[in-house]
Amino acid sequence: MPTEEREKNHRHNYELVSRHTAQDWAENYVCDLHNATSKAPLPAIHTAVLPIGEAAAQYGQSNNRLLILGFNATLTGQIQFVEGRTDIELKLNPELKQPLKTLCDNENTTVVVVSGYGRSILDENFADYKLWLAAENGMFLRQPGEEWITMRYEQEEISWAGSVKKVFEYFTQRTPRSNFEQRETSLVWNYKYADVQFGRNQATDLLQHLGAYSLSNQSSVIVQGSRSIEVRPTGVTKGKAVDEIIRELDLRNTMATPIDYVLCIGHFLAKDEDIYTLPSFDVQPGAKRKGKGCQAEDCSSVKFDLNPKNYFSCTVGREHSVAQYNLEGTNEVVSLLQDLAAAAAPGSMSDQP
Ligand SMILES: O=P(O)(O)OC[C@H]1O[C@H](O[C@H]2O[C@H](CO)[C@@H](O)[C@H](O)[C@H]2O)[C@H](O)[C@@H](O)[C@@H]1O
Repeated sequence: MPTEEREKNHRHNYELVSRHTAQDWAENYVCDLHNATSKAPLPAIHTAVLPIGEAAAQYGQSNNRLLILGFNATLTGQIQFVEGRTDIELKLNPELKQPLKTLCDNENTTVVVVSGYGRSILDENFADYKLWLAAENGMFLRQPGEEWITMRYEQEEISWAGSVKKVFEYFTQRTPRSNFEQRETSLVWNYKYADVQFGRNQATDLLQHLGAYSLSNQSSVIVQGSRSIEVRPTGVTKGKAVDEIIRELDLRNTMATPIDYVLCIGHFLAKDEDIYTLPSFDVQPGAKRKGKGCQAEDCSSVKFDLNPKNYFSCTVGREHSVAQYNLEGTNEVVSLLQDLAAAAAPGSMSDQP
């Protein structure tokens, strides 16, 4: 470890030691002991590498495509951690700007970006693109060129935010290079840039503290990421957000032909992987279908005609997933969207009669 970094860590630890009492340390120690046996393993689900050429070829041969994209670690570039900052500036990968523009401008393609991040970050990055946005995992939706609408958010739904914030602040102070983000309806403590083992131990401890605040009031849920802990209102997932968008598309009756191609890709948290298995995407080989899984009568017109070979669900940068496929990282996402854009561009094979 470089001397400068070692000194910085020592300074941080010294401040921490001086700030807390012997009582605090004793409680933490007991907490660590208590947690030593409480780690649950993730279910291992094997995913194959996404065949980018095939995904692009099928895209090129389809008439009405739906592209569902995550934002962080899918469409973003490299992030620099800045010590002391609680907000991490997420920026659309510059290499994706052109292909994304081509895809959004294609009249036979609907592009949706679904993110856990807030409206302002999405506005900053996607103001120039004709696409649907879902912020805070679907709490807020925006269709191309319109204002945001709020799906169900009421202030009292996040009455727990104050106590959660105190816990997150406390753990941010005692975990070097961790940070927390306060979104409109959720809070996230992130230890991606901290020492891995120390971060994990702190996370276990943090969960105990959250438990002490009795978040079991049913209006909030704790969501664990590989290097983060979020608290958000119950019932909010990316799958539900996409369902809502599909319903909106249908209500607006803007689709001349059924959706016959779906690509759903992102670095989604396990909690949000319901996005890959929506009833709308559940196709049986060779079966023509309309709105399968939708119980309400007015859903009978949901416009899908999706052959399984035209459905691509893909996780980015993860080992475990319920998606069919994986891509290693954002560089591979760039290649994928470039290939789709090439298939969408005027004069491409798909354009020929
Ligand atoms: O919602 P997105 O914009 O598509 O971003 C996906 C999630 O990104 C962040 O989580 C990721 O980083 C965490 C910390 O490094 C890690 O623990 C988690 O497993 C990753 O998925 C963000 O914290 C989430 O809110 C986003 O949903």
